[in-house]
Formats: sequence, C-alpha cells, structure tokens
Amino acid sequence: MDDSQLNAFLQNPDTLFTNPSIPRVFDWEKNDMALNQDKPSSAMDEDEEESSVDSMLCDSNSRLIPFGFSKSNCTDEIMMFINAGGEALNEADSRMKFLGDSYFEGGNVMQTNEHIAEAGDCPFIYQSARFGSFCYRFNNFPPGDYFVDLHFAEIINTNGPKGMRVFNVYMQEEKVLSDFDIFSVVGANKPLQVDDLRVSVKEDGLIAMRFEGVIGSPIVCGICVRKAQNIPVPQASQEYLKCNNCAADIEVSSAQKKLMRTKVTDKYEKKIQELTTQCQLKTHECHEAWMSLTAANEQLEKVRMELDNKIFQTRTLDETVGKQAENLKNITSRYGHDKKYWAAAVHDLQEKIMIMKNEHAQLSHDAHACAESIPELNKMVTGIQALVAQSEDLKLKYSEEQAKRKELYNQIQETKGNIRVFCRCRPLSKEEISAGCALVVDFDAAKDGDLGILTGGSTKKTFKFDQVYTPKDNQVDVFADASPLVTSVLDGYNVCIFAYGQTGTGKTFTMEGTDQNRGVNYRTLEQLFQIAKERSETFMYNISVSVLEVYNEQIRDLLSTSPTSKRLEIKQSAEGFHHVPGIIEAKVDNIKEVWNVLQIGSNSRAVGSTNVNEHSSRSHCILHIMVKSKNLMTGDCTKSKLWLVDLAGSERLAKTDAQGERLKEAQNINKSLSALGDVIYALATKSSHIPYRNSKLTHLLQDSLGGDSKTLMFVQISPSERDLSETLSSLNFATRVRGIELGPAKRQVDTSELQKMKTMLDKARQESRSKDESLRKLEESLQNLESKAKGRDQVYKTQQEKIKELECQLELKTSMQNQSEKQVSQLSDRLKGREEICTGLQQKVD
Ligand SMILES: Nc1ncnc2c1ncn2[C@@H]1O[C@H](COP(=O)(O)OP(=O)(O)OP(=O)(O)O)[C@@H](O)[C@H]1O
Repeated sequence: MDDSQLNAFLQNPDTLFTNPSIPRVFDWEKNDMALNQDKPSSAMDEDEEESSVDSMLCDSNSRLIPFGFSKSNCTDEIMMFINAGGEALNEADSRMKFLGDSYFEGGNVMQTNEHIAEAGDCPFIYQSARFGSFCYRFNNFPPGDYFVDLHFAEIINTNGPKGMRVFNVYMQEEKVLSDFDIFSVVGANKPLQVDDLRVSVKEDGLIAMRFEGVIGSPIVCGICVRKAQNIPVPQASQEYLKCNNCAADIEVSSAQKKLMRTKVTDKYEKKIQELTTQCQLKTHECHEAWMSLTAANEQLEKVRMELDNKIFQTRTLDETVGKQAENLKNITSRYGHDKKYWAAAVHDLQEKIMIMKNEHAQLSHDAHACAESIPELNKMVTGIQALVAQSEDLKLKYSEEQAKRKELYNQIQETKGNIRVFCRCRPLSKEEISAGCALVVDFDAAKDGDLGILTGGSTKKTFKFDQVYTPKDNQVDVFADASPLVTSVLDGYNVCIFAYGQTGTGKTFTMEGTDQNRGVNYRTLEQLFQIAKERSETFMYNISVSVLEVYNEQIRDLLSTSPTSKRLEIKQSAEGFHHVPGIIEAKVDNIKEVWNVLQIGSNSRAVGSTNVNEHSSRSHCILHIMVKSKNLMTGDCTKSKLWLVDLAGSERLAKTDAQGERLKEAQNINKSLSALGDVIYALATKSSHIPYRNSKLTHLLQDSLGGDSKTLMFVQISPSERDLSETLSSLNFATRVRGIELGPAKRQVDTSELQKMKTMLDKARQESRSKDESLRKLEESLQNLESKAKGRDQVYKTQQEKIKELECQLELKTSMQNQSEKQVSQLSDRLKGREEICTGLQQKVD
C-alpha cells in the first residue's frame, strides 16, 4: 500500500466495506448470505433451510452471527486493520485504536502482481496475503463485542478448481467459517469480503484468530476489527405457538423454548456433523478425483501433444506419400512410355537382327560362292595376265607397225608428190541447161586422172591430174582421196588444201559444202577428231580453230565479235612460225563445236558484205586449224597446221570487164593468185628465195607451202562451153602447179627407170595395202583382246571388291548383331530393374 492509497483509506475507511463490487459473505444490509449462492463447503440442504432462521440466530458466543444484526448496530470505531502480513497500519495508529501487541504464528507472507478484478481503489490489499495454516493474537482490547471483517482473494492458484483450497476460520477458538473455499465463491483474482464476524473480548483483552487448512492452505489478505455497539440482550418473555388443530395460541415459556431449541439444535448439529463428515469425505474424494483429473489432464495434454506430433508427422508423411505417389505416377508414366519405347526398340532390333541374320546367311552363302569361285578367278587372272602380256606385246608390235606404216605412208606421199592436184567439174546449172550450153569436158579417162577438154570441132586437149571428179562424184568420193592428209596433220605435218577456180565452179561447194552435203572442211575436221579419238590411248591432241578472210589484201578475223576489229598483221614468232597476233583461236573438242565455229565464221562473213555471193567470190576464205599433239608413250610433241582455203574466183580481168572497186578487187585477187603460183614455182625450182610476202595469202600460208608440208589443190571447172576459156586457163594453171611439183628433173627420168619406179610404187602400194590389212586385223584383234582383258579385269576387280565389301558387311553385321544382342540383354536387365522399382513403389503407395 503506497501513501496515497493509505491516506484515501484513512480518510474513508468504509471504502473497504462499502465497495459494492466486492462480494461479501455476510452482508447484513442485504440480510443474506453470499455463501449460499455457491454453496461452499458449508452449503445447506433443503431440510436445513427450513430451520435456518433459527439455526442462524446465535448468541454472541456462537460461531454464527445472529440474523438481522446489521452493520448499523456496530460502532464505526475501527480498532485495528492489518494487512495480510500481520502488520498494523502504522500510519493509521492515531486514528485506529490499536490496542496493543499482536503476533501471529505460522504461514508465509506472499505477494503477487496479478490483477485483482473488481477490487476498486484498493487492489493492493488483495495483492499481499498470508498463506498457510496460521493464527493471530491481538492483545489489550477492552472487553466487549467486536466485529471482525476478513478480506480474501484467491491469488495463488488462479485456475481453480473448486475445493482445491478449503479451510476453517476460528475466532476465540470458535469456528466461524467452515470449509471455506474462496474460488468457489468468487473465482480467481477477485476480492471476497467476509464481514461482521462477531467476537466477544473477555477480561484478558485477547482476540485470537486461527486459519486452519482442510484441503490446501488457508489464505487471507486483510483483517479489520471494529468495535460493536452495545447489543441489547433480548428479555425473556412469553412466546406463543399456534396449535395445529384449533389454531389457538399456546403459551411457550422461554425455558421450554430453549429446551426445544436445544433439542433441535442438537439434532441439527449432529446432522451437520454427519453432513460435515460426509462433506469432508466427498471433498476428499473430489480432491482425489481432481488430482486424478489433473493427472489425467496432464496425461491428456501429453497425449494431445503426442497426437499433435503424430498429426504433424502424419501430415508430413501424407505429403511425403503424396509426393512419392506423384513421383511414382510420373515414374509409372515414364516407365510406361519407356516400356513402349523400349518394346518398340526391342522389336525393331529383333527385326533388324532377323534381317541381319538373313543377310548374314546370304552373305555367308555369297562368301562361300566367292570362295569357291576364287580358283576360277585365279585361272581368269592368270588368263588375263597372259592376255595383258599378249596385249603389251601386240601394242609394241602395233607401235612398230604404226611407225612403219607412217614411214611407208610418207614414202608414198613423197612418191606421189607433196603437192597434189585434184580436178573437179561441177554439173551444168539449170540456167546453163535451159540455155542449151554444150558440155566441153570429157571424163572418159577420168579414173586414170585424165581429163579431156573439147576446144572446138574434133580437137581435144587432155590434162593429167592426180584425181579427176566428174559431176557425178559426190562429196564423200572427193574427201576419200583427201582424207590421208588429215592423218598427216595428226602425224605432225603442215597441210594446205585449197580450192582454185573460176567463180561459180564449186569451190565453196567443195570446201564448205551444204548442210546436206558437207564439204572438205567439215569432213576433214570430223576425221581429225575421229582419228584423235582412236589414238587417244597413245596420243593427246589439242585442237583449235581460226576463221579468216583475206579481202583486198587485208586480213579479217571472222570469229571476232568486235565490229571494228583492228588491222591484223602477219608476224614471225621466235620459233620461226608465222602467225597473226590477236586472231581468235577457238578451242574445239568435238565436231559439234567445230560446226558452231564454222557457222559463226560464215555468218560473220555474211555480215561484212552487202552481196554475200559476190563478196565470197572476191575474198579468200581461210579455215586455220592448229593441232598440238603429244605421244603419251614417247612424250614427243608436235605442232602442225592445217589450212583449208576457199580462194576467190580466178576469172580473167578481160572477161569481167571490171572497173573501179571491182577492178581493184580483181587485181588483188590476181595478185594473190599469181603470188601463189610464184611461190609454188619457186618451191619447185628450189629457188633460194621464195616470194611468200608478195601477197597476204602466200605470206599467211608460208609455213604450209613447201618444206615438209603437204599441199592439195582442187581445181574447180565448169563443164559449160561458155566458160571454156576460163576452164582452160584454170586447168593450165593447175597443170603448171602439178608439173612444177613433180619437178622437171623427174619428168626427165627415162622410161625403164620410170617403169622401175612404177613397179616399185605398185609393190609398195601392194605391201602398204597388205600391211594396212594386217595392221587393221592386228588392231582389231588387239582391240578385242584389250576389250576382253578390260572386261575380265573389270569382272575380277568387281568380284574382288564385292568379296571385300561382303567381308566388310559380314564383319559389320556380326559386330552389329553382337552389339544388338548386348543391348537387348542390357535393356532386359534395365526393364527388370524398373519393374522391381515400380513394384516396390507400388507396394509403398499401397
Ligand atoms: N559438184 C557439184 N555438184 C552439184 N552442184 C555444184 C557442184 N559444184 C558447184 N555446184 C553448184 O554450183 C553453184 C556455184 O558453186 P560455188 O558457189 O561453190 O562456186 P564458187 O566457185 O565457190 O563461186 P565463188 O567463186 O563465186 O565463190 C552452187 O549453186 C553449187 O551448189
């Protein structure tokens, strides 16, 4: 209690007693007993209630305070108020008539900070208490009657239950409160005031109070002792009782009444005693029950805790099981998927194994067959080797024969002469036929190279040439005699073939021909590629083509796409070859490409002139073919040229009566043709000076006219009598050329010598033919052998490769089979493992 609280209390001590919030056990103003509400240990039964009025009317010495004794009967003089500690309220000494010494025995003082509900302004009183079985003794009270107020609060065991703390209170060794249970009245932490316990103080001036536990320990927070007013002693008087039968008042003396009361009291006291005993027993039982209940509660709490733990564990387990179930589900689904996949894979593998087994069997069979055929193959190999050796021998012989053939051929050519002249006469044109032109050409001895010209009347002039072609002879016949020169070109000789003659006599027809009747140019090149192809095993050829035109002593490149091509000049290279720098050399690999090139040249020639036929008659058209060859066996290289020239028309100026540009053209043509004649003459006479440079034509053909070069001239003539003079002119020129070629010295050889030479020539021809024939046969047999050898080689190689391939496949398939079997066994193991895992998991889930 702090100072302010103490002062408040001292100024108005009744606050302790008038606080309406504090329950009171004995409230005289209400004239009721608070204890009856909850029926504490001293609770009364219904029988007792009937007599309670009497039983509670006690005298001053009785334990019970007389009924109807109100607080107003008491003096307000407070004799003493102590707190639970048993100390007097020192500050109030001057106000309270504290009458002397006091002491207590037993118990402990305890304090709490618990909140005391409804304690009004003085919770402090109830926050300190004496606890345990104890007693107070207060001395030096003046004799008389006093009221004692006791203050209680259940502040120790706040959770009850009822009957846990039950105690008796004695005043002057009289029990004033029996089996008092605070908790049962107000519960925990609530104040309880027991007012107006009446105490008589004798001469010894002593008030003794004793608190004695029945169950648990007594507890008290404060004690107030007040001086009571003098209580009037009731006078003994007559009392009346109502007769039950007649309703008459029966006088009852005080003694009688007292006797009655004593009897009743005794009876009820005995009953009370019994009930008290029973109550004590019941209380004891209750206490035991409570204790067992507490123990059971503790047990229950433990069980609850365990249950909580179990629930928690169960939840955790549930979650784990859920997760495991999910996992299991996933695993099961994966397993199902895997199972399907692996089943399909196993099925595939089994199928593959089956196929491989079949293939293996087939391969084994093939291998056996191959192994069996090996001796035969060996025989074949031996045969092939023999054939190859034979072939090599034949090749050698063939090379030798070829060399001999070449030698003989050249000998024949040389015998024939390096410049040869063929005469070809065109048929009469429609115009000539319609004009009724007569034929002036006699072909009776044409086969022998003799040509007769009817010069008028019965006179006939005969010309001799290497070949004479009648109008009936076609392009094939013409080329058949010219073709050996193609071989010479491929053998490395320079060759020049040109057509000479009057305009319109068939020069272009012979050289170029038409689409249906290809001429010498096309056929020469065709044969060139054919022979090159035939010789491809021993020779490698590189062929290129240029197309030129010489017009008015100017060279024009007909393959050039440039419209204003620069002036082309003839130069001599360091090796001594003559060439035209800047001229296009189109590389050709086949006849188709050649034809394209010829077409380009022909078109280009057409573009450059207003009148094609006229222009072609006035210009020299030259096809230049360069052939580079390499002998693959010897490594020898050659570089040869083939000139195919369609010369301009050779008609005489007098006849054409040309003037101006025409005259200039004709002069240039004559000049170049004369220059050609001069060169040939110089070559024939072995002149020290060959006038090649007199014209562009001879300058251009320098390398192919003379020396080792071979020249073929086609002299083209008209059969018409209208062209007789020009025909004679052309034939004379050709004869000169041919005559010059053979040389006058040869001509002068005598007949026997000539005959001898002829015989030798025939013999050589015969030999050449027979050798050609044998050579052809040899070539054929060689080709057959080679093709056979190649075929067998190929078969052998194929067989060997097949054997190797089969062996490889066999190995591969065997290893694949082993691997597959391993995989299958591994998969089976894995499958088993998974199934076991799944079974375990399934079991877990179950
Ligand atoms: N042997 C022949 N058989 C059939 N027709 C021929 C023969 N020779 C020439 N001709 C025809 O005669 C005509 C003139 O021939 P071509 O143009 O070849 O003469 P050319 O001498 O080249 O003339 P130019 O000097 O004017 O060029 C052509 O229509 C041609 O078809």
